[in-house]
Amino acid sequence: MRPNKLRTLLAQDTPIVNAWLSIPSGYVAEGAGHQGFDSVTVDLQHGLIGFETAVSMLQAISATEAVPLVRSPSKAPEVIMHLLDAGAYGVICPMISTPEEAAAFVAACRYPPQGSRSFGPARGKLYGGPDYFEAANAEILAIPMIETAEAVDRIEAILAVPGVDMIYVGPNDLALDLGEGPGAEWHPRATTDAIAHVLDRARAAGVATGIFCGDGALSRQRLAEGFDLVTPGNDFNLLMGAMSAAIAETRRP
Ligand SMILES: O=C([O-])C(=O)C[C@H](O)[C@@H](O)C(=O)[O-]
Repeated sequence: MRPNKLRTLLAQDTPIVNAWLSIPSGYVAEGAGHQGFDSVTVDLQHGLIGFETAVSMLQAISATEAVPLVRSPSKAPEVIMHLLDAGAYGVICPMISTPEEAAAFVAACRYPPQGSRSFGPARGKLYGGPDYFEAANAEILAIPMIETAEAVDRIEAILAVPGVDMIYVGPNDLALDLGEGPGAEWHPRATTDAIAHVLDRARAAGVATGIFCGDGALSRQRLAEGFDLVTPGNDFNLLMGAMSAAIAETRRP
C-alpha cells in the first residue's frame, strides 16, 4: 500500500503543514495540493462540501504530493467508513469528548480484528494500492478533535485509547465551550491554558498533536510550542485575505 507520508514525517519529528478546504471545488483542492502542504484536509463539517464533491476533491488531491485527509461531518461510523472508502488517508473527527467516543471513532477507522470498519474500499484501493485491505489499519490516521471542556478534563484517558494516532485541537469550539469567543486562543487565559495542558499531556503520552490556527504566524508559534501539525487558516479566509490585499494595494494613494 502507498505509505502514509504523514506517518513518516511524524516518525522523523518533521513539522507538518496542513491545508484546510471549505470551498467545494476539485480545482481548489488540486491547486492547494500543489502549494507544498504536506496534507490537505477536505472539511465536511463546516466546509460547504457534500460527499460527492468531497470524492472529486480527494481525487484532485491524489494527483499531488499532499496526503488526502478529511474532517468528517460527524462521529457517525458509517460516514467515517464511507470517507475512508473514498480515499481519505486520515480522518479528523469533531467533538470527541470521552475515551468511549474516541474508541468508537478508532474502531470505525480499522478493519477487524482491531476495529469494526466495513469492507468496501472503493477509491481507497485505487489510491492506496491492491494490498489496501492488509495494510490500511497501519497506514490510515485516526485523529480525534479535542474541542470541549470535557475532552480537556478527560484528555489522559482519551490519549490512552489504543489507535489514537494524533489529537487535533479545535481552538474555536474549545473557546466557546470554555465561555470565551472564537479566536480566544490568541489572548484569554482559559483557552490558552487548556491548549497548553492538552499539548503537555499528549507529549507526555507520546501522542502526536495537531491544531487549527488562524494564520501562518500563529502556525509558526504553535510549531515552536511543540505541535506536530498545524493548519494555517482555511482556503476561503486565505483567498479573501489575498483579494483584500490586492484591492488595498491597487487603491493605495
Ligand atoms: O473549533 C475549531 O477551531 C475548529 O473546529 C477549526 C475551525 O473552526 C475551522 O473549522 C474553521 O474555522 O474553518
